[in-house]
Amino acid sequence: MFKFFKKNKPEEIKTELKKTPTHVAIIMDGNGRWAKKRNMPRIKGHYEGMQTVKKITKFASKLGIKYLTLYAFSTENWARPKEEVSYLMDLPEKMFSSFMPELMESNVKVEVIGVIEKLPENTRKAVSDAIEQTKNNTGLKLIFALNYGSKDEIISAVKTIASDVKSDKYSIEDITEETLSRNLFTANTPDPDLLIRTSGEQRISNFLLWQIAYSEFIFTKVAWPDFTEEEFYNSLLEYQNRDRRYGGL
Ligand SMILES: CCc1cc(N2CCCCCC2)n2ncc(-c3ccc(F)cc3)c2n1
Repeated sequence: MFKFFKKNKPEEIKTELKKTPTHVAIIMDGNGRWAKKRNMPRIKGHYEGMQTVKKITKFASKLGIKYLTLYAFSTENWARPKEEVSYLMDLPEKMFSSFMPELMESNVKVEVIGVIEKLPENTRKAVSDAIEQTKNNTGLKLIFALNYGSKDEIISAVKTIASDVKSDKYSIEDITEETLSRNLFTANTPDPDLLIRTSGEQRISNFLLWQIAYSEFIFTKVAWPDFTEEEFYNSLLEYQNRDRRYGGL
């Protein structure tokens, strides 16, 4: 596999990937432990993690994946040390200041899910500028989950639906799975075909709980900063060997 991977260019690799997933979601875990193992500060792990975001985004785009959702900051992450949160909040600006030309060249469209209003002004501006600059791009949709928590997302949708029923917009009998789906942050995105979590933990951690009902899960021991294109490619190969049932036989 390694030799094969080294020999081929991404467009050639595509031939072996008979079933590229439409939507891949990734819990990018292991950044702090990666740094600790190397006696580096945690923020170095986050910085290297951002380099991996760039690498995997470009590779996913080349492979024809349509949606890539990355869990960048959860509602629980606010509990981290103030300095670490402050560093994390500067990463969007850092990333776009160097990566925007490549995103435009790859025709990538940046989107975001989460409660963005609660983010610092500089973070919000960097993200909204990137959304604006890439809004006409028609390639890979790069979706960052920022200040995102799935339970909060579902509660917010339930409140909207309850209010709509109360105002007679529709009746309780009209409520279907589609009613809830269209009231989530992910309303215009198909559910993930594949969820990858790096660094060995096998938890979902309040990420896309409704949306991953029929997703394939891959838990890899590799820490996110070490997650190479080959690791990603091997995950996609593993995915195409799974026989998805959607609850059926
Ligand atoms: C706000 C927290 C955070 C953390 C973070 N890490 C740290 C933890 C996960 C590993 C990746 C590196 N990254 N990497 C890219 C972004 C990013 C987010 C939105 C955006 F529009 C552009 C880039 C990012 N954001």
